[in-house]
This record gives sequence, C-alpha cells and structure tokens, in this order.
Amino acid sequence: MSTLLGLEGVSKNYGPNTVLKDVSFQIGKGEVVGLLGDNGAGKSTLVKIMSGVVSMSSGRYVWDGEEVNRVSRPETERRGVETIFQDSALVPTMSITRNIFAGREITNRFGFLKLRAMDAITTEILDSVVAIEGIRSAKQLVSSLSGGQAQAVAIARAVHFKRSLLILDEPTSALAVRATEALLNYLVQLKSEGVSSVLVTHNLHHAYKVCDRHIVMNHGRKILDTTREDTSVEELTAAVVEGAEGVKRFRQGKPLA
Ligand SMILES: Nc1ncnc2c1ncn2[C@@H]1O[C@H](COP(=O)(O)OP(=O)(O)OP(=O)(O)O)[C@@H](O)[C@H]1O
Repeated sequence: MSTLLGLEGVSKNYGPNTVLKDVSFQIGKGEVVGLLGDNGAGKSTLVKIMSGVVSMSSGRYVWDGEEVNRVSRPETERRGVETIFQDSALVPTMSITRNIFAGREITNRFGFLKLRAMDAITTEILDSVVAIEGIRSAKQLVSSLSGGQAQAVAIARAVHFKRSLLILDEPTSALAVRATEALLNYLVQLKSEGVSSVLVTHNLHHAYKVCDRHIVMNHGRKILDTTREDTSVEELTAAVVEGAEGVKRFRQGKPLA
C-alpha cells in the first residue's frame, strides 16, 4: 500500500512542556488507522498537526511522497484533508443544509444558490451516511439539534465531501448506537473507494472493528504501531492503560496490573 501521509520525527512543545516526542507514522492510501491512547496522550495534538491547525515544533510532514514545508489548514484542505474536531464547528443559526454546504454552495450560472438541490442532497446524505434519529428536515436550524445530532451533521458534511483523508476526533462520543454503527460501516465503505481515515477514539472495540492499523500514544510518545492482524483488543487495552510496560506484560502473557 503506498503512503498518503507520513509524519517523521514530529515533536510539539507548548512553552516548556513537550507534548509530542519524536512521533513518526504513516497512513496508507485507503487505510483506516486507529489513533488511540489515554487522556492527554497527545492524540488531539496530532490531529491538529495533521490538519494544519497547529504547527509542529520539529519534524517533517510528507504528503504523497512530497515534504510540505508550510503546513496550514488551507494547505491541508487543498490536499483533501477533512477533519471532524471534538467540538464540531457548525454555525448554530444556519440550517443543516447551509452548514453542510458552507463554502461549497451549489449555484446556478448567475451565482444564485440552488437551495432546493442542496436540501435534496442534504436529506439524502443525512439518510445514507449517518442514520440520525430525530432530525425532521434539512431546513432545520442547527441550534435546534442535540449535541449528538449536530456532531452527526458535521460528520455527514465531511463524509459527503470526502477527498483523500478523513480525520475523526472522537466522532462517536455523542452518537447513539445506530448512528455509530452507520458511521463505522461508512469508514469501511470509504476505504474501498481509496479514501484513508484516522479514527481517534477511546472505544477500543469500535477501533478494532474497523481499523486496519492501530497507533497507541502514551505521554506524547508512540508506543505501539501494529496491524489489526498482529494485535487484539486485549493488547490495545494493555497499551492504552499501562503504556509500553503494559504491552510488554501482555506479550509475556501476564495479566494487567
Ligand atoms: N494549547 C495547549 N497549550 C498547552 N498544553 C496543551 C495545549 N493543548 C494540549 N496541551 C497538552 O498536551 C497534552 C496532550 O493533549 P491532547 O489534547 O493532544 O491529548 P489527547 O490524547 O487528545 O487527550 P484526550 O483523550 O483527553 O482528548 C496534554 O497534556 C495537554 O494538556
């Protein structure tokens, strides 16, 4: 599998605090990668670096074999990175449709918005991509949605405009069971279309179910980078809970401390 994105020796300091230490990994084309780790392990910081929101203190960002020197949000968006952040950035006073198409509106040749066409597409993607309970209409204002429904709209938006890399930071935390299942299945479907994804989650069962590879972070360091075939939910649990020592212990067949 050829590499879409490679991070090489990435470190990040916030003042005197080093929150990422010499992290390297690769994301293959069409690969679903689980980014795992305990609270504060550095997952969201990596997500922000991959999407260009935060700059790295040192290291290399290599996209499709080419080093990117100035990694910014517009630059990663141009290359096809879509990110769902923990707090999905939606505009509450606008309708679901307008949020989904924000910045990518469909217009006629005179520049007028084709609202009916956008509403129809919105209805279709809400139904097919994330099966969300309780949304009445694409015209509904986002301010009238629950937290989980709003998150699902953000996911539907990113998934619809899928490009090359979809990064989801804790996407299922506020989703109900059916919507979570739909989203996980969708990631697998995207894979067959050559789209890569990074799934940040605390739910190791979700990660294990859909990810081809798992990267476990611990105190800013990568401590495990393994394919699905070479690991198990039990080993991932040991890595997340106990770090590198936990992996060693697990491989020696000893129980969790
Ligand atoms: N803007 C910032 N300024 C200073 N420290 C920060 C900043 N952002 C994150 N950190 C620190 O970096 C470390 C890693 O945080 P990060 O949010 O990447 O962890 P995480 O693995 O995503 O955790 P969680 O699962 O709790 O979301 C934490 O110790 C956090 O306090």
